[in-house]
Amino acid sequence: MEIQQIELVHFRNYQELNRSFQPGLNIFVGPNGQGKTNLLEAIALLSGSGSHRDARDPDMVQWQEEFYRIKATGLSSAHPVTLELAYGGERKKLARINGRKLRRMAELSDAINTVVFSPEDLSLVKGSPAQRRRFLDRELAQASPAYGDVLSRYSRLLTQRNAILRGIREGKAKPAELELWDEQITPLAVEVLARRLDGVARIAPHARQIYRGLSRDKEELELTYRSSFSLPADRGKWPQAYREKLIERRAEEIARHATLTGPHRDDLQLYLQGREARLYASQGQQRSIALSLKLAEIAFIQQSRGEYPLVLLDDVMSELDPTRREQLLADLDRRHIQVFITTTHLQAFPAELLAKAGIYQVQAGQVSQRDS
Ligand SMILES: Nc1ncnc2c1ncn2[C@@H]1O[C@H](COP(=O)(O)OP(=O)(O)OP(=O)(O)O)[C@@H](O)[C@H]1O
Repeated sequence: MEIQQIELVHFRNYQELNRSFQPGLNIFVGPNGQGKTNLLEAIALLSGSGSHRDARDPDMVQWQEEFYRIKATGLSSAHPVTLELAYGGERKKLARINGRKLRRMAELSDAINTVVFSPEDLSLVKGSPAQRRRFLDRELAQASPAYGDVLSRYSRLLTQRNAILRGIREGKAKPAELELWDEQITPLAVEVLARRLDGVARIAPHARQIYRGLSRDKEELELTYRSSFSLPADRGKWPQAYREKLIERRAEEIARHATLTGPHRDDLQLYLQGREARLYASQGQQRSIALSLKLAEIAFIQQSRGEYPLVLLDDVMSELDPTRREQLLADLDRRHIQVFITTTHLQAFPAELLAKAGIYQVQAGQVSQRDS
C-alpha cells in the first residue's frame, strides 16, 4: 500500500494532524523531541505489529486525553484503501479496513506492511538473541497474520506454564499438572519453530546476495537458526522430541521456575566467512549485515505479499557511512518503494534525491511541507 494522507488525533504530541504524503521518498526533518519518530510510530502501528519502540497503547495517548486515533488513506494495487486504528474510550482498541471492523489487530497487515530500520537494528549482530528473534518474528508476522496469532498464544501459554513451575516449587501445584500444559504448548512451540525455520530459509538467499553486493563479492554471509533442542530430520517427530526434552529438564525447570526449552530460547545465528559474526565481525561489517537483513526483509515481504512494504527509517541516516547510506536510498528509490525517513538535518541526502523527495518540517507536533 502507498499512504497518501494521514490523520492523527491525540496521538503522542499530535493534538490533531492532517498531512498528505508522496509516493516515493518522504523526509521528516526537525530538531530533537519534536514528533518525527512519533509520526513514524503512527505509520508503523497501522501495519498491526505494535509500536516499533515497544510502547504500550496508554503511553501513546496524548497526555491528559482519553484516546488516540490514526487514520490513513491510500492506494493498494490502484484501489483506494482506508485504514483506521483507535485506542481508548469505551471500546479500548478498534481497527478497520475500508470501514470493516477487524477481529484482530494483526489483520491490518493484510492491507499494509512496514519494515522499520532504527539505530537499535544496527546492533542486531552483537545484540541479544531476543533482539534477533524479534526481528524474525516481526517479519514473519507481517508476511502472515496467522503467525502473530500462533506466537501470542505460545507466549501466553509460556507465562502460564512458568507460573505452574513456580507453584510446584512453592508447593502450591503438583508436577502432574504440567502434563496438561505440555500437551497444549507442544503444537504451538513446534509451529513457531517450523515457521521460523522456513522464514530463515527464505530470507537467507536474499541476505547473502545483498551482503555480497555490499562487500563487493569479497565476503559470504550465512544465516542459521539454532533450536534449543535437537530436531529430528522428520518434522513429524518434532512434537515428541520437544516433549522428551521438557521431561528431561523438568527438575531444572522447577528449580528455576522457567521453561528452558522452546522457541523463546532459540537464536538466529549469523556467520561471516564461516565465522560467527557476533564474535568476529568488525563494526562496519556488522552494519552491513544489519542493512542486508533489513533489505532482505523487504524482499521477503514483497515475495510473500506481492507488494513492497513501506520502509520507515528512524534516525538511521546519520548512523550509516555515506556509501551504505547512498546504496540504501538508491536501492529503495529504484524499486519505487514509499519511504519515510526521520532526520535532524538534510546534509546526509544526495541532492538528486532531495529534489524529488517530499520534505516536511516537524516542530512541536506540527508538520509543514517545505522546499529542499
Ligand atoms: N503520550 C504523549 N503525549 C504527549 N507528548 C508525548 C507523548 N509521548 C511522547 N511525547 C513527546 O513527544 C516528543 C518526542 O517525540 P519524538 O520521539 O517523535 O521525537 P523526535 O522528533 O523523533 O526526536 P529525536 O530526533 O530526538 O529522535 C517529546 O517531546 C515527548 O515529550
